[in-house]
Amino acid sequence: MKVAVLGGGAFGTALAVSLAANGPVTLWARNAGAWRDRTCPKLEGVTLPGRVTLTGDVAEALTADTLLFALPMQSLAGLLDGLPEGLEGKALVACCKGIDLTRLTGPAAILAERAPAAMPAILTGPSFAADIARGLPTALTLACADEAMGKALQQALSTPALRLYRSRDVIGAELGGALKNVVAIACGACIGAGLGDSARAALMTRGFAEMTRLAVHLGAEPETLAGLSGLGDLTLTCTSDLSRNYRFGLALGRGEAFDAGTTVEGAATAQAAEALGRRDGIPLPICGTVSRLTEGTLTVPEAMDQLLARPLKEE
Ligand SMILES: NC(=O)c1ccc[n+]([C@@H]2O[C@H](COP(=O)([O-])OP(=O)(O)OC[C@H]3O[C@@H](n4cnc5c(N)ncnc54)[C@H](O)[C@@H]3O)[C@@H](O)[C@H]2O)c1
Ligand SMILES: O=P(O)(O)OC[C@H](O)CO
Repeated sequence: MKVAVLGGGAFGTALAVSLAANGPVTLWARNAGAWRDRTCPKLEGVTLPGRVTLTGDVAEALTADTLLFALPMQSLAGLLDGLPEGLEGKALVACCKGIDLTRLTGPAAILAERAPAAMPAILTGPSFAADIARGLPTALTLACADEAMGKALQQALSTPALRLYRSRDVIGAELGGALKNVVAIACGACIGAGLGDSARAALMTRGFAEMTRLAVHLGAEPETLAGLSGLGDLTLTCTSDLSRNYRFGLALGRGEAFDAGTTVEGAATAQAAEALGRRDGIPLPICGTVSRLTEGTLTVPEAMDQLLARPLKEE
């Protein structure tokens, strides 16, 4: 397989560095001209190995037969709209974690909309770009509805340090990765406001229940949510200062400003999840709370009061 990564931010760069262990990789960055010494501005301290070709010309990346899309969720549809015909015969792998605000779908449906004959796949799970780029051991989920395609991608994209588990549950894998970011913002806000580790554990657990409720309603297998793409990534993102979603929540909880140029997927995903819950009558109190927190219509103390005042129920 000839592999190209589209999206030259922290994650796309880390994937290209990691996959170079298997052979040549092309990395397309729209801002390739702004790179200095083959170092991504979003992933300092990591230099591209010789096997990675960095290009600002998307046509060069599109000569590959396997394309990994590693850019923010809300940018995916726009990027695809601007690409020329010819995606149909390729393996298309989405690496973004989120729900598109306009369509209220994850990345696989957007890839399918653009290339109906292609079989989209999802690469997701607990992984910080800095860890992957340093070659630290990481396990991820590769989800594809087509088993043969899933097996081929699992083989091609696993490396000695990056271990891929296969799944056919695309909806479950992408929703786990999307919704954990919302819960991570809630957990960051909780810790930032000094509400304690017990409250965080409650938010993680009830957040996981909420993730599973929505994902199963939309067709996911509950076991997928309990795997790397769901519980695994939830655990990492809700407990580490390396997570941007968690740090954004910390800033909210402390009443501090946060750099608007940092990618925080959970804010838009909270709004999208809340819209899905409203549309389908699924209660999602944590997503709704995070949606209002991030748009600034609710404070952290008000949010906790509202969550605690909900009617008592069975677990
Ligand atoms: N950073 C991580 O540790 C990590 C790990 C796993 C998954 N992810 C996921 O990967 C996705 C990308 O995150 P990231 O960390 O690379 O973000 P980032 O902020 O580091 O980089 C985003 C990149 O996307 C590019 N981009 C944005 N819109 C674009 C467009 N329309 N066309 C072309 N390029 C565009 C930007 O120029 C930038 O280089 C997110 O969905 C994130 O959840 C990130
Ligand atoms: O930095 P975050 O919060 O976008 O998290 C990065 C990855 O999704 C963790 O698996």
